[in-house]
Amino acid sequence: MTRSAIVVAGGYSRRFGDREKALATLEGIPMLVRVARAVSPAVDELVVNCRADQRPDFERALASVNLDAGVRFAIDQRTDEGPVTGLRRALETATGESAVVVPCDLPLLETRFVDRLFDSHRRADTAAVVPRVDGYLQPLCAVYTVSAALEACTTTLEADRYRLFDVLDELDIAVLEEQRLEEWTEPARLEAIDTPASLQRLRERKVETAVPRVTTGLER
Ligand SMILES: Nc1nc2c(ncn2[C@@H]2O[C@H](COP(=O)(O)OP(=O)(O)OP(=O)(O)O)[C@@H](O)[C@H]2O)c(=O)[nH]1
Repeated sequence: MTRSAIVVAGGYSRRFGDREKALATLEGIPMLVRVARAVSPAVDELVVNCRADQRPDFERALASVNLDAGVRFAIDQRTDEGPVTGLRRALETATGESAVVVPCDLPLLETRFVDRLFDSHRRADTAAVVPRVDGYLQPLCAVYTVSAALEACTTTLEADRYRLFDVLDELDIAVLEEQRLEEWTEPARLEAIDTPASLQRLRERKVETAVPRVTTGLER
């Protein structure tokens, strides 16, 4: 099965104030770059979904590192229509049969976890494998069958529903329960960093934040 990675990054990061959270850095590396580096060894292509105005900075950040997969952009036709619209755009662009879908703000995501999700999806015979963390399904850290997910996004949007949970309702999913998840990764690594305060807490925390290979020097 060919594999894509989709990074959904077209939001306005309003909780981050006037900063673009995808480019906020942890140990000198923008969160978007950290996510791209985590997913790219596990896939054949990387699809970055964002707005047209974000693309130049995102392209520059991603070009500053060697990624294991080529990068393609799926640009939102209309902005601020929510993550399901962005996801649908990215799924239209993706050429893989399966895709891991992640946000731009998971800076501690690990390649081996992404690999395990893909393996689990291959074995599961369902349209998606979705982890549960702290009791909540994580549609933005899951592996999907691209064709099924695209159809589910379209059905959801046509019904004027805009939440990623609504997309999951349309799909036959296998849930990666917390006990198994803890064997695969530290659940804290799947915590979205959506405020400056949560980024600051992460900087101060004793969790292993290193990612392999070079740093980019893109400190902001
Ligand atoms: N393409 C697209 N992506 C979105 C949109 N809204 C959110 N996202 C993405 O979905 C993911 C999860 O959304 P949030 O964490 O709420 O991000 P956000 O909307 O930028 O942040 P807040 O404004 O602080 O809620 C992030 O990676 C966002 O970039 C949107 O309208 N279009």
